[in-house]
This record gives sequence, C-alpha cells and structure tokens, in this order.
Amino acid sequence: MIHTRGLARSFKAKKTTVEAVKGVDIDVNEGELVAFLGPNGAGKSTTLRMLTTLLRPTRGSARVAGHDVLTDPLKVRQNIGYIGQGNSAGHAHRVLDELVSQGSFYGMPRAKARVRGTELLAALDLSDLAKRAGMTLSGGQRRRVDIALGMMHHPRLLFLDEPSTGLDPQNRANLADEIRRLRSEFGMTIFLTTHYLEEADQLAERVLIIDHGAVIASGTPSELKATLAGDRIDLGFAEADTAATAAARCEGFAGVKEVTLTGTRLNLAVGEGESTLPRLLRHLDADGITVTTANVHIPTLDDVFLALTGRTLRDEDEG
Ligand SMILES: Nc1ncnc2c1ncn2[C@@H]1O[C@H](COP(=O)(O)OP(=O)(O)OP(=O)(O)O)[C@@H](O)[C@H]1O
Repeated sequence: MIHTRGLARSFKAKKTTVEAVKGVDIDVNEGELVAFLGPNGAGKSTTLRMLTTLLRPTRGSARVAGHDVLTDPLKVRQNIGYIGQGNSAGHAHRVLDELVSQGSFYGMPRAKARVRGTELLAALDLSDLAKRAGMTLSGGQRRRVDIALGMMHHPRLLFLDEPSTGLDPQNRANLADEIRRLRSEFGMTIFLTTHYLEEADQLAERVLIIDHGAVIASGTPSELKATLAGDRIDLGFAEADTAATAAARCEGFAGVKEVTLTGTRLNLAVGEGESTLPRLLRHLDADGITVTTANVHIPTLDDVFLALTGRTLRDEDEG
C-alpha cells in the first residue's frame, strides 16, 4: 500500500540546508494500522506530505495506493484520505453540507454525496451533529468530522497527521476507538503520525520510529520492547557496601544480562522481570543480603527510544 525507497526531502533555509527526511524506506501492507512515532521535528509531517503528494521529494521514490507520487499524483489523491493537522479551525457550514461539498470536490453527484455523508455520520456516531455548524463542535467531535471528510470518496488508505494533538485524554481514547473501528469495519489501511507514546503503543499494530529524518526502528510494540529495551529490576539496599556485595552475587545469575551499581541501588537488565525477581530475592536472602526495596520495570516505547537514541520522548509526550 505504501512503498518508499530512499525518500528524502531537504529545505533551503537562509544559508543552510535542512535535511528534514534523509532517505527513508517504508513498507506498509494493505490493512495495516501503522504509527509513525518520533519527537517534534523528526520529519513525520514532511514524510506524510510527500506520501500524500502535497510536497515533492528531493530524492527517492514512493508508491502509494498503487500509484507513483511523482508521475501519478492525481491517482494517488483519488485513492487516499488525508486528515492534516489543524483542520479544527471554525467552519461556518453545517457538518453534512461540509461533507457534501467534500464529495462534490471529488466529483460525486450531490445526491450521492448526501447519502454517503449521512452514512458516514451514522458510522462515526455523529448523526446528531449533522445540522450543527462546524465551528460549534468540541475538539473531539471536530476530529471525528475531519475523519468523515477524509473518507467521503471511499479511500482505501487513510493518513492521519497527529490526530489526537490538542485533545484531552478522554477524547483521545474515543478517537483511538474510532480509528480501530475504521480498521475493522471498513478494512482500511491506516498510517498515522504521533508523538504520543501511549497512542502508538496501544493503537498501532506496527510502529515506525523516526528520528532526525531517518527511520531507526520498525516492529510491533512488543517486539520493539523485547528486542531493544527489555525488562529491568531495581533493587535498593541500606548500605552501599551491601549493594556492592549484592552486585557481585547478581553477576552471572540466570536471567540477569547486565548489572549497574549506583550507590545503594542496583539496576539489572533481565530477560523476564516478574519471574526473575522472586528467584533473585531468595538467592540474595540465602547469602544473608537484605534487600530493602524491589521493583520490576516493564519497558515502554520510551525505553525503546531511549535505548536507540540515548534521549527520552517522555517530555514531548506531556505536551
Ligand atoms: N518549509 C520548511 N522550511 C525549512 N525547514 C522545514 C520546513 N518544513 C519542515 N522543516 C524542518 O524539517 C524538520 C522536520 O520537520 P517535520 O515538520 O517533518 O517534523 P515532525 O516530525 O512532523 O515534527 P512535529 O511533531 O513537530 O510536527 C524540522 O527540522 C523542521 O524545522
């Protein structure tokens, strides 16, 4: 559904050149729900704008929904839906009329567009809002109307650029349900960008992580966490000496991959945290070593990002 090779885009800004996207290879199969995750400025929107034919690549190639973005941009547009950022500015038109206009834009007769619009509003639980002016809607309602707009022409592939930015957690969760439903009811392929870790983790079947214009990892959230981060155990001791003795005992213990000693604390990289911890505690206890605190840390996608880049996405996530 999406296949890019060496796709790149640079921008000339004053005397410097910004390499926003540095030659990415992306493959998304029909029916997949993929999240493109990365910090601000990583190159997500630039990639999306190239895939949706809004921006010309500097180098490389991209086939989207079966057509080449450079030689057949019109065909690409006819087969995709694009829901960009910041569509939520007020619209004076009524919601259903907006949908009908969108359908007309794609060459649908008005009567047909009205039927399609009514169907979509029902499918997205928006029928009650059909006669409301766009500008009177809440942020969450507006995003769902934006999705309906993007789906008027029956696209097989939907692009969503930061769909939940600016929404409160409740509306973000509702939108996630909606996106899952689009997948299951309409069998759509969905490619969304996000800098919300939880959203990528819970919603996407596959996550592509982008940083400084390059794709640095691709996999299911659990694959990425297992291969790139792994479980950790944190142990606390009353004295630094005890911690040092415990560190020596933990080296080479079954399931322990790495031991880091910091003062009175030990941090262990382990295969399977929840099953290793009780065995480890019994082992240390048998040697007369008293552990004062113990925690198992199951990795998040932020730990994956940290392992790959040495930086955290968490600060971005608060925004
Ligand atoms: N028109 C432009 N002129 C100059 N630089 C640009 C332009 N558009 C994007 N950039 C730069 O390209 C880089 C990637 O930007 P992009 O908007 O693709 O990032 P992003 O991952 O979508 O970030 P965000 O999460 O903030 O939307 C950034 O350094 C940005 O400043």
